[in-house]
Parts: sequence; structure tokens; C-alpha cells
Amino acid sequence: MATKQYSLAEVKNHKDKNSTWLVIHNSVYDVTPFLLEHPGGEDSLLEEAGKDATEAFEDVGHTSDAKEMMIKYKIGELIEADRIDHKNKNNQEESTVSRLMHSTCLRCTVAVTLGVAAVVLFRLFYKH
Ligand code: HEM
Repeated sequence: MATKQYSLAEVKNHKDKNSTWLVIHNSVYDVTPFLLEHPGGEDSLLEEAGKDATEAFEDVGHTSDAKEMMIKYKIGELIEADRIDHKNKNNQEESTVSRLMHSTCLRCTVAVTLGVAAVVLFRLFYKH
């Protein structure tokens, strides 16, 4: 059977206690029956209800037990147009960091060169 596909707009219609859906890694979960059982409390789920909860879910550092448990609540996947490539998002963050590192390195080189030049000039003037 084909996996059911939902848009993010549809997921947004399920953000209260009566019907609580959330998106984790582009899969849609109906956690309504899990609200009272969730070890992290129902509030943390309700806070993310109707939204992409991938970052919140990963930030908590859920165990593999939790990841197995999720399967039970999966009802489908996001439609292609609404999917977020979280891996690429991280790559982009990494490349921003490496760009920053690169410019920091450049600044270091300029500072060191200026320092050496200052010492050389000082010595030249000091001799005269
Ligand atoms: C279907 C989705 C989810 C499942 C099946 C699930 C399951 C679990 C489980 C089994 C635990 C106990 C610790 C562990 O085994 O990792 C836990 C803890 C927790 N969860 Fe979730 N969770 C889900 C989604 C979320 C979301 C979206 C949030 C949003 C912030 C969240 C926040 C937390 C918090 C704050 C804890 C407590 C961590 C602690 O006290 O150390 N969970 N969850």
C-alpha cells in the first residue's frame, strides 16, 4: 500500500489535544494517543503540534527506544513540495562555519604580517 501523503497545511490543522500531528524527518505522526504516555510530557508535544518538530526532537537526544516507538504513530509522509532536507541544512551550517573559519584565518595572516612589518620598520628606524 502506498504511503499516505500530507501537506504541511494539513498537518497545521491538527495542533490541539483532540488531534495532535507533527512532522519529524518529513514523516507525519499522529501522537494524540501518546500525549499522556510521553515521558517528556504532553506539553512538549503540544508545543510542536502542527509543525515540523525535527529539530526539537533531535535536540532532546531521544534514544533508539523512542525512535522505535515512533513507528507506531506514523500516519504518512509530507508531500514532496513541503519536505525539508535536514541533512543539507546541516551541511549549509557547516559550510557557513568553514567560511567563518576561513575569514578568521585570513584575518590572522593579515595581523601577523602587519606585526612583522611593524617590528622590521621599528628596527630600521631604531638603527638610524
Ligand atoms: C513520536 C514522537 C516522539 C516519541 C515517540 C517520543 C518518545 C520519548 C521517549 C520514549 C522519551 C524517554 C527518553 C528516551 O527514551 O529518549 C522521551 C523523552 C522526552 N521527549 Fe519525546 N518523543 C517524541 C517526540 C518529542 C518531541 C516532538 C519533543 C519536543 C520537544 C519531545 C520532547 C521530549 C522531552 C523533553 C523528553 C524528556 C527528556 C528527559 O527528561 O531527559 N519528544 N520522548
